[in-house]
Formats: sequence, C-alpha cells, structure tokens
Amino acid sequence: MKIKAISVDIDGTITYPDRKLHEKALEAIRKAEEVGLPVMLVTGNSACFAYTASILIGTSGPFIAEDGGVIGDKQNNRIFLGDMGDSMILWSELKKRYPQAEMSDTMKFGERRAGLVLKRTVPVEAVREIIRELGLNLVAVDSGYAIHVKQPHVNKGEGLKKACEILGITPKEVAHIGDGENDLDAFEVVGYKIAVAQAPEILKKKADYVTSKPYGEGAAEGIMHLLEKFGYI
Ligand SMILES: O=C(O)COP(=O)(O)O
Ligand SMILES: [Mg+2]
Repeated sequence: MKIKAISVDIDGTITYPDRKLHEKALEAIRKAEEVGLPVMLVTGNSACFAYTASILIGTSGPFIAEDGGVIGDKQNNRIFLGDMGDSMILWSELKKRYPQAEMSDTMKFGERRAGLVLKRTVPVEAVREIIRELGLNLVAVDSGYAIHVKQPHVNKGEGLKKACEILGITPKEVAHIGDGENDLDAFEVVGYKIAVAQAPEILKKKADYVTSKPYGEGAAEGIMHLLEKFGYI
C-alpha cells in the first residue's frame, strides 16, 4: 500500500494544548508538501478557520471543516455535506435544562452551516440524552475542545471520502493523524492511522502508530514516521 496524502486534525494535533500552532508540526507539514505528499486539514473548526489555516500553513490538499460537514479548497469553493437539521430544537431544550449551556464563539456570526457547536460547559452525555429523548436526527461528539452536534452522516470519515474524490485517490491511500474522539470516523476510512500521545485510549487502540510525543510535536513525529515508512525520504 502506498500513502498518497496525509490528513491532519488541527486542535490538539498540530497545536500546543492552548491551540497555538506548533512550529514543529508546521515544519513537518511543509516537509511533506515539499516531497510531494499533499496535506489536508480535517477539523471541527469552521470553514473560514480551515481555509485561512490552509493558506497560512501551506497545505495543498482540500480542507475538511465542521467535522466533515464542509469541504473546501484554496479558491474558496465549498461543498456542504450537512445542514443545521434538528440542532436548534436541541439547543432550546438544552438551554432550558442546563442554563450554563453556551454556544461556541464560532457560532456568533453565522459562520457555521453544518452543525451546532457548544462550549464544554455541559457533559456530552447530557446532550446525547436529550437527542435520545426527543428522537432527534443528531449525534453529539466531544472533540476535547468543543461539543459538536450534527446530523449522523456528518463526520470526518465522510468528509475525507469526498475530499479524496477531488484529489483522485482513495481514502485507503490516506494516512490520518488525530487526537480526539471526532477523529475516530476518519480512522474508519483511511489506510493508516496515527494517534498523538495524549489522545484518548479509544483512539490510540485503533491506531497503527501512537506517537511518543503529545500535541504538535506528536504530529511532527507522526509525519516524519510516514515519510520514512512510505519511502518519501
Ligand atoms: O473544533 C473543535 O472542536 C476542534 O477541532 P479539531 O480538533 O477537529 O481540529
Ligand atoms: Mg483535535
């Protein structure tokens, strides 16, 4: 099997714990691009965040934002794989039961199209309970940085499949590097899986390679591992 592209999660994977971009991860991504391996950013962040990050970091692959709900490119073309669905019904019930519930700051200006994102001021299990009780067509996933409420078909795996169509490769020719439970769906479709050291056990158990370093240093280690393993350097 040959790896033809790398997909990397953003928060917790190519960053420090506080979400600042990690220099070592940046260098490794640039190295992968230099040797001809396109990198895709695959994130729960909004499309404008991923679009900007992709330009500043210099990734040449499409980006996948909103946890798989949006695919975009450098020309700012976008494909939407989901919409807000039942999420506002969920929100009004959640706010009634948990006054401390708060939307993510990224919900303020209507930048999100494919799901509701909450701050981690309520447990994800409470959100899931309301979804179950009300019979809503939604799932809730905790990325470690936010809670993503979205239609069940919206996830990083489905987003990656679409991005691979654009690249003209198959998901099995992609290696994914991630740190959170929202990376599990990406792991389901790709050919090689890397978890950074601080990732939850559930992700590490499914990984082909677990880095010895956490956060951005882990992504750098993972990318160098891939370049060597698949003969790019
Ligand atoms: O938006 C978030 O929750 C974080 O997203 P990411 O870890 O998938 O980049
Ligand atoms: Mg992450």
